[in-house]
Amino acid sequence: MRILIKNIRGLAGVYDDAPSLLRGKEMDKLPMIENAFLAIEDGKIALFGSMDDWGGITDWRNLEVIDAEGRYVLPAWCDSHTHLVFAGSRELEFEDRIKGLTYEQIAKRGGGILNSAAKLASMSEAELFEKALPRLSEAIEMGTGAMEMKSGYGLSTKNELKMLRVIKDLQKETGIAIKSSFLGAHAIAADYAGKRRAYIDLILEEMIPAVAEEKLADYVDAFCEEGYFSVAETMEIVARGAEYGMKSKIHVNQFNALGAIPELVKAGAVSVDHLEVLEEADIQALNGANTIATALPLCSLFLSIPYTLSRKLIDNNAALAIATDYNPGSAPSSNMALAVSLACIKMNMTPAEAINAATLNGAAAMELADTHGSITNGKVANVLITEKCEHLSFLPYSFGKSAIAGVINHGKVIKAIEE
Ligand SMILES: N=CN[C@@H](CCC(=O)O)C(=O)O
Ligand SMILES: [Zn+2]
Repeated sequence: MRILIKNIRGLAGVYDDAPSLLRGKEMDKLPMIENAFLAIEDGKIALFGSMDDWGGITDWRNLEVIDAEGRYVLPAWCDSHTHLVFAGSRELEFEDRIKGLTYEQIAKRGGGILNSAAKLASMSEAELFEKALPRLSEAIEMGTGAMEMKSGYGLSTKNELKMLRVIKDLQKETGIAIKSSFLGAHAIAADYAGKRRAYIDLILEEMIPAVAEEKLADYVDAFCEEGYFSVAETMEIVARGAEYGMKSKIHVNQFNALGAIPELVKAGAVSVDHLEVLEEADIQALNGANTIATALPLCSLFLSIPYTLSRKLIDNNAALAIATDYNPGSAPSSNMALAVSLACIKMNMTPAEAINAATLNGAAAMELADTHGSITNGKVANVLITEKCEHLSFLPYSFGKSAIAGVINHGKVIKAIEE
């Protein structure tokens, strides 16, 4: 299957040789070719350039031509932090929060992560897969081309492995790039209440070896937070993951700054995620680091907690990504376009910074920047086509109603524009 997109008003995120990530001031540069074309072949980006330099395709057989006059084309979203596999929604907790309870208070009553774990325990692997697949299809239709997914609602060896196997099956079923993270340290399992050290030992001695044995996860994760896992416990998990060949992506600084970020940067974490509460030492540790700071604006919106100080991080030379955090408790949405809008509206990021954070840096936060996140020959043909608009900033400006009119995933038209 071959596709030619012609007459593109602006082709954004173009690189002959894409950087592996963008940091600080680089994030405000979104290379663009005006009046451009893009050719796709066998699911890959084959050629792009200005319509003025158009050499012409000589073989028009099996070629679908899309006229993108007046529209922008950009790389598809790379959503580097989700909990897409879960058993059920938690809208009653949403009501509780409206009535005044906090996320922490709901968790203390057995709601939150433990509520999701109880629901998931009684669900078969097949049922869990059936529930997750439409969520993933919806995300792809909204423009996500690669995604990270976590376990963390299992909290027992059996149920953590069940979640990770579902993630593997979602990858096989859809063919999209999915990276998986083992998040056994999401909460202390209910049957280990009062025995936290025993639960941590279970993670270290049984879960991580079992996950590695089946090659079910790319990364280890932990919820480093008061009432969940301490900095020391988190670093034990990071070290054990490393012994088994898994790098780390860690939930940190959501409600409290415990001081883990400098240690995680030193330990070579791929990303540190959430960061709603930041101290000067955290910002300094991320200055020039390869560890990506991942902001989750949909979670800030949904829980009414602070937004990550992205402006400050970028101005201090950090590499920043944006992801959805799609999960039933704190961000029940896979809408990356909305996350990008919020990055501009609430986090003072420029449209170029927000788009880079959601594409190339999102790919980097999954170690997928060689194949995803930019318009580069040979990369996977995951692209978005906007509605007709005068400036690309119309995309984040048009919040709530996505201005994405067309979606191409692995060279297949998932959503067609109306020409
Ligand atoms: N903060 C920890 N984990 C999830 C929420 C999990 C849940 O509430 O189910 C998050 O990233 O926001
Ligand atoms: Zn999360």
